[in-house]
Amino acid sequence: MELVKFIVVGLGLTAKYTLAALLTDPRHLPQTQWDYIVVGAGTAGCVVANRLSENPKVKILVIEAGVQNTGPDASAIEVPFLVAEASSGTTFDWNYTTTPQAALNNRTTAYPRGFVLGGSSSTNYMAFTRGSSEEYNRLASISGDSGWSWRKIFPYALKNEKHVASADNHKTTGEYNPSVHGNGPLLTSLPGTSTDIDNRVLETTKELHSEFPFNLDMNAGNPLGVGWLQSTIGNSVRSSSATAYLSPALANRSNINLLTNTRVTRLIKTNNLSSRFPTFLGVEFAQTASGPRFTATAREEVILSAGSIGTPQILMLSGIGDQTKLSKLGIKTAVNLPDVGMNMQDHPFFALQWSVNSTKTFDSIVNNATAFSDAFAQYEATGQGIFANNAIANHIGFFRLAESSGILKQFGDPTAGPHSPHYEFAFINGFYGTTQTEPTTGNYFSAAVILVSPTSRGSVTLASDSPFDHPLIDPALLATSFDQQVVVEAVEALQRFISASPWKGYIKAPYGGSANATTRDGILEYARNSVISIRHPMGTAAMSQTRARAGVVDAHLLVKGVEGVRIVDASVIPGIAAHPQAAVYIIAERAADLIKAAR
Ligand SMILES: Cc1cc2nc3c(=O)[nH]c(=O)nc-3n(C[C@H](O)[C@H](O)[C@H](O)COP(=O)(O)OP(=O)(O)OC[C@H]3O[C@@H](n4cnc5c(N)ncnc54)[C@H](O)[C@@H]3O)c2cc1C
Repeated sequence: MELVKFIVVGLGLTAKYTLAALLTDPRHLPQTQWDYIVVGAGTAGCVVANRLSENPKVKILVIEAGVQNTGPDASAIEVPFLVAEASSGTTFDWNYTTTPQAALNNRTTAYPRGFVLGGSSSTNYMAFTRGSSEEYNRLASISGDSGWSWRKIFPYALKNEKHVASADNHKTTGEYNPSVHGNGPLLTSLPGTSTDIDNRVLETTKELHSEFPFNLDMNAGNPLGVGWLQSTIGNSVRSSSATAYLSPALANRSNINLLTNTRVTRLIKTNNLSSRFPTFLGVEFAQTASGPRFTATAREEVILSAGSIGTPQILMLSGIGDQTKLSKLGIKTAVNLPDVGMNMQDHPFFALQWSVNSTKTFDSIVNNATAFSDAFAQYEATGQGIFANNAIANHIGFFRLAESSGILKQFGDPTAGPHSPHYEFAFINGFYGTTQTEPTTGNYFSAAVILVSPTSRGSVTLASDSPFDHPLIDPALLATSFDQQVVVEAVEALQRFISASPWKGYIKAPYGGSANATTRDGILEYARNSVISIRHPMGTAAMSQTRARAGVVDAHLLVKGVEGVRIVDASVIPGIAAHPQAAVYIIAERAADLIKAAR
């Protein structure tokens, strides 16, 4: 949307805290030995750092490669409507690119990850979806630990999140279920402004009830159906792991030291004669590729929370990974763990657009500098209006293929169960395109299609032995025939949705390439040309049963065959048919208790 171009004034909304110890230069660290070292102050890392620092006796060092979440540019990561602006091409992003994707006509695509306190929770699209209860029960079965089951994990969901009033303070009865929300630090809310399409979406759930039912609250364990989007927004600004967990800990506790702008380059083996496995309680870090290396050690544990790309990269640079691949790069293998970086699950995503008979879409604001500044001024003055709203959608929906579907007969069902979706829609009150050039005139309706139960699996591998080189990221988007067939089914379902009477007279015509998405071949070709990742990599250090040869961590998230290292981030999730941040928070909350119990 390129919205930041219009913004000339800083917002003054940036998070403020008095820091326990916030350092940007490793030479100023007061000590080299800590109880815990947390690598990555991202979504999970901030949760772990906060919870461990509840014990004033432990000393924690958090090392973050990226920048602070404050400063003159921070409006890009705070203002809800600018949600799509915070990632690719900014200083808050790692600015990764994928390898050429064979099923996408060999296109490469941007692959955003947060390079900032809060990690990707500071730059993501803020959709808050826990996924189905079946997903967690499957995780319990995969790991052999009932502690991950929905029943046991749900208290951690409540501990993580608190539902607060929407920016417009509207009455939210019938839009969510208060009984499944808790009193945690992360703030979530329903849309902060109504849009012209809200009623059309809701009326469609009535007219086509059996295929597209209304779901009061997707976060209650069954996400199927269309519901009001819950976003990580509170008090008209983004709520992230940095604002919810890190800032309060830094403001109130002196036992956390945070070092930013510094990259962990590898884990270091430390002597431990009593362990049968190599022990890695040392961490090496640096600020530039050729700059000095610094080290620190942990008495208790190193917690890797560098995310689905950073975590496997650090493991491989430390000699923990597939021996054959490591030796090709001249890296000595300390632990042969072939699944490091493998089994990556990501969710392909694209959108279709239609021109509409309305001027009340956000196109009228983003394509008009005066309207844009007026709306922004309203937001600055009151915290209200379109800028207080998540631009992504007011409604999303999760759906399954029909049980009689030939695709399920041919390939089997990869979902966690009958309440777990194959695909998702997001209904957008304006033009949204993944690869399409944005029109500068006209008004549009867009619908995003997201494949949430793909069978394709990608990988993260090292490009070189330098920690400052980006790894090779291959999300394998649409790589399997199953995935390709499901996106075709999904677009056909979407076309049924917009054929309902609430859209008659509103939708005028398909825009651009969407007009070709009418036959099965046309839909697939459109997808090949427009699919990108919705930025949900998972599974690159996946959880499995302790004795299983496959996988990277055991049920307590300890790296297999290694002593002293635990992984807490999205990389341990084998896959989930949801926007994953809620699961990352929930897993991190339980992980903190596992770490405390192990002390
Ligand atoms: C653009 C975008 C949109 C998204 N939209 C949504 C959404 O709407 N809803 C949703 O649920 N999910 C969404 N996601 C996904 C979700 O945000 C992530 O799954 C989740 O935040 C991952 O958490 P994490 O802790 O695993 O990693 P991160 O939050 O990415 O944290 C990893 C941290 O480690 C740091 N790091 C990495 N390597 C090193 C190193 N070597 N040394 C030191 N630090 C390091 C990183 O800089 C980062 O701060 C989106 C993600 C992106 C990027």
